[in-house]
Amino acid sequence: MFEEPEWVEAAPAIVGLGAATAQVRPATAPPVKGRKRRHLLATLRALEAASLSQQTPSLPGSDSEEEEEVGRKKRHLQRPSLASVSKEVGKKRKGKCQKQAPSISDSEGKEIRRKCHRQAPPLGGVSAGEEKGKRKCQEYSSLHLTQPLDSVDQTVHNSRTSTATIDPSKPSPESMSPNSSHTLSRKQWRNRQKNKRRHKNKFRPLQTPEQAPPKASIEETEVPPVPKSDSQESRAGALRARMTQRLDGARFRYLNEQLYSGPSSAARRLFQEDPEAFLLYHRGFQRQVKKWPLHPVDRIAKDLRQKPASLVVADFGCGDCRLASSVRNPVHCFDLASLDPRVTVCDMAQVPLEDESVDVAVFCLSLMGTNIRDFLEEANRVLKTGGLLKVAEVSSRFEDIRTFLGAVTKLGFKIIYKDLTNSHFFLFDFEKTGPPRVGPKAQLSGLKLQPCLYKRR
Ligand SMILES: C[S@@+](CC[C@H](N)C(=O)[O-])C[C@H]1O[C@@H](n2cnc3c(N)ncnc32)[C@H](O)[C@@H]1O
Repeated sequence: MFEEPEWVEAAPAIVGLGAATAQVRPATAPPVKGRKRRHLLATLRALEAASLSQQTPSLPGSDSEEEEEVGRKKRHLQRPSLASVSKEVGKKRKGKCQKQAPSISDSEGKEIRRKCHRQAPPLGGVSAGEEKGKRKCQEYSSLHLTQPLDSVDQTVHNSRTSTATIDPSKPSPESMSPNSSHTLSRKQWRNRQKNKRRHKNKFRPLQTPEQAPPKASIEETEVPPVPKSDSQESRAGALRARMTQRLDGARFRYLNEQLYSGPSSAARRLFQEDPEAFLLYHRGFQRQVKKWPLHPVDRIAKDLRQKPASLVVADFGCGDCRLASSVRNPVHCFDLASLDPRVTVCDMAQVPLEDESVDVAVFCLSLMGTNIRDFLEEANRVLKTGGLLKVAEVSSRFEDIRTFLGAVTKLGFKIIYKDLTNSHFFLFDFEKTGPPRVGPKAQLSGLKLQPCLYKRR
């Protein structure tokens, strides 16, 4: 009747169904197997009787081909005997299982479950086969009843299709064939497709990936505001730099005005209390002088380089010691604060040099403050007689050059050279003739120069 299916050994090891599949044995099996076969036949008889009496339709979407086929045989083919029917079913099953071995055990289990659910009335009491059938049913139920019907159906369906490579959503050629014994009715097929679609849609995301907006764009809406671009940052940096420069310029003009409008003692205190102000002032000064066609200190250095390098030079208000860096002469550098290690910090009204100890005294743009007379008298003191006094000053500071020159002459100097050609500064060379010719109380109005005030640009 039932032939030993080739898939029994190769079938997936579903533990609960192992016993059920073991019941199916070939006719040529040993006596023990024959007994089992008889039990199974008895079960089949009982089930057959039940199916004939009840004509229970298959559950939509869970129809079993074997059952339908058996039903068809019973209804339309006027089977000669149950045994032959069973044999035929077994043959067909074998044929199918040779093709679709991996999942037939599920199909079998389903059949068992279905039989159990039908609760077929026994033909003549509960036989051993029926008992076994019930047990199998219980075993199967305990293992599989929690499985969703759809998935069971899918399993059955898959068991009919040849391999997993076939798309389960598409009908297999076998199931599509109208002549096949496994052909579903049109309604069954529609139901199945509908169920599959339902199942698919249940777990499908609301939008397909194509419809869904790109992840990046979602994240874009969640991320904090876009950071400033390079151009924005550079613009902000440039603005910051410009504002800083303007602030520094304002402070430079303020300091510059202080230096011109008060005595040197005040300037000395200013830079002592705020050394940074000195740095700031000199940064501002350097910015201004760069705009000039010629830095006067370079002109003075050029002159000095044409003289003996042995001449001792005193640079009053040396700044960053540019002069000392430009000549080979020994240079005493004096200033209110130090930008260079060579600087002697002091008020140039009183420098720490011996009387008549230097050959050249230089004031390059440094006649600041209201006590210019003090500076010139100090230079006269340290200069050797016949020594050279060189003055470079902003041209706009002079209202009357003659009165200036007259006042300097009264302080023990003689003008030997003047250069009024430069647009920005005047250059004067004096020679020391001797000590000042006027007393400390004499008025030298020619020494009152205009402050050099820088305009705001
Ligand atoms: C405009 S800067 C010129 C710096 C340098 N001579 C040059 O031409 O590059 C004037 C300098 O004179 C300095 N100065 C002004 N009054 C001074 C004083 N009473 N004693 C010492 N240095 C003074 C200032 O501190 C400043 O460094």
